[in-house]
Amino acid sequence: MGILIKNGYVIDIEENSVKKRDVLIEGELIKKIEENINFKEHEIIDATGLYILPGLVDMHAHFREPGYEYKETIKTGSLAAASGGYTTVFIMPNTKPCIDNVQNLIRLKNIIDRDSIINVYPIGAVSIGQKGKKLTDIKELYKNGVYGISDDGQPIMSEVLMEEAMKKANKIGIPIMTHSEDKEIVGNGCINKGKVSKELGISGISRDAENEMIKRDLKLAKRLNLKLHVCHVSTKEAINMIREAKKQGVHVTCEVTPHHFSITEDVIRDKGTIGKVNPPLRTKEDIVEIIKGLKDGTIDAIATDHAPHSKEDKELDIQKAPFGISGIEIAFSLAVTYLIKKEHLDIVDIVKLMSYNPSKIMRIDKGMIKEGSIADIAIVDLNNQYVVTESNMYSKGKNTPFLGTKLSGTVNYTIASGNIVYRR
Ligand SMILES: NC(=O)N[C@@H](CC(=O)O)C(=O)O
Ligand SMILES: [Zn+2]
Ligand SMILES: [Zn+2]
Repeated sequence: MGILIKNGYVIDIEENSVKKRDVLIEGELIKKIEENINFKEHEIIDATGLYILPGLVDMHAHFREPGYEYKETIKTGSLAAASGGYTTVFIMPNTKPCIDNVQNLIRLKNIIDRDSIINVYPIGAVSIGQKGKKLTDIKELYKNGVYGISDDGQPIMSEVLMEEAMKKANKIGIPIMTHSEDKEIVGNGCINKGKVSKELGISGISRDAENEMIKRDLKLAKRLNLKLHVCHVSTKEAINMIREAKKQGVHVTCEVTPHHFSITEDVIRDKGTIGKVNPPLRTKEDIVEIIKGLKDGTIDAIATDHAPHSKEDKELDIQKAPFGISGIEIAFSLAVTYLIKKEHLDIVDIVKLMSYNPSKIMRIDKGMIKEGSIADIAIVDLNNQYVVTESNMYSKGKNTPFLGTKLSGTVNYTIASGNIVYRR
């Protein structure tokens, strides 16, 4: 028995089209996409008024296993992802131990094989222990299944090491994804340095931390003529630099998180530590530039940077609490609420940013709904609304400043490799 999705709007990125179609799934494949398909013996999903999207692809998330299972596991992370419409997630290596050698990688892959209900693909560390001193064996990691390398969570302070890593990653042909924040400039800062940090007397992080690091890495990418992917850009200056670099032909791609395009440092006043994240929540002017960057293609992707933490961790004093916002299950709704409903972007743009482009950057054959391809699909309603509550979250990490916020856009079904892995 297969699945027949009736009367939904199918998005085709390459044709830039939205068409009313039926989609037939048999086994793990999309068998047929036609105007009218009838098959009584299949499970029928009525998608009238709904959009049928290629499953979302998150190029940047933290699932915490091994080592921090109290924050998230592969099982809970993949469930949360599925409920957010994601069928593919790339997970960062900052676990305990971190994914800096083949043995740790294989152990992780075994957990993924056992527990994940969607595609979860590992990213390997750039340096041993993510300490920024000595490179990992990038080639061996690649041969054993990493899709990219990153020391995310940690900047690569040594320019010499960064150059070496970029050369290696590019030679192999996998992305190097940077957490661009100069540690020295960050110092003991907790939130954006500006009016809110001043008002609340909380140590600030100067925007130069991000800007200076991105400047350095863009220079490197330009001089070496190599590819670079910048994680979670958040400042208007960084976006301007990346826009300029792209104009000059530098091979740079970048992502933005949903929290950085929807809220500002101002939420810290009411919500405190829950809004503590790297890079920090910024200002209205930064959001204006982020939206401009999303529209003009300077920003290639929306990535969640899903960073679940426990209540105990986040209830610590703001100086001691860890950085990070949990968000993989509401990312799509944030895009609908803050980008589509505010008429900055349309659903085709969102699919490009949340599925098609990340697939291209991570070099996987996904992000498109076409006959003969693996049935990774999200069926969504752009008009349905709901309030974010802890009890409707699958992630162990309830650390989101959006608790209590009413959002538009629901994921009604998620289908991964032909299996319904989530239904609302
Ligand atoms: N974004 C965060 O604030 N935290 C991330 C690390 C990271 O993405 O830098 C985490 O692992 O918790
Ligand atoms: Zn990071
Ligand atoms: Zn991250």
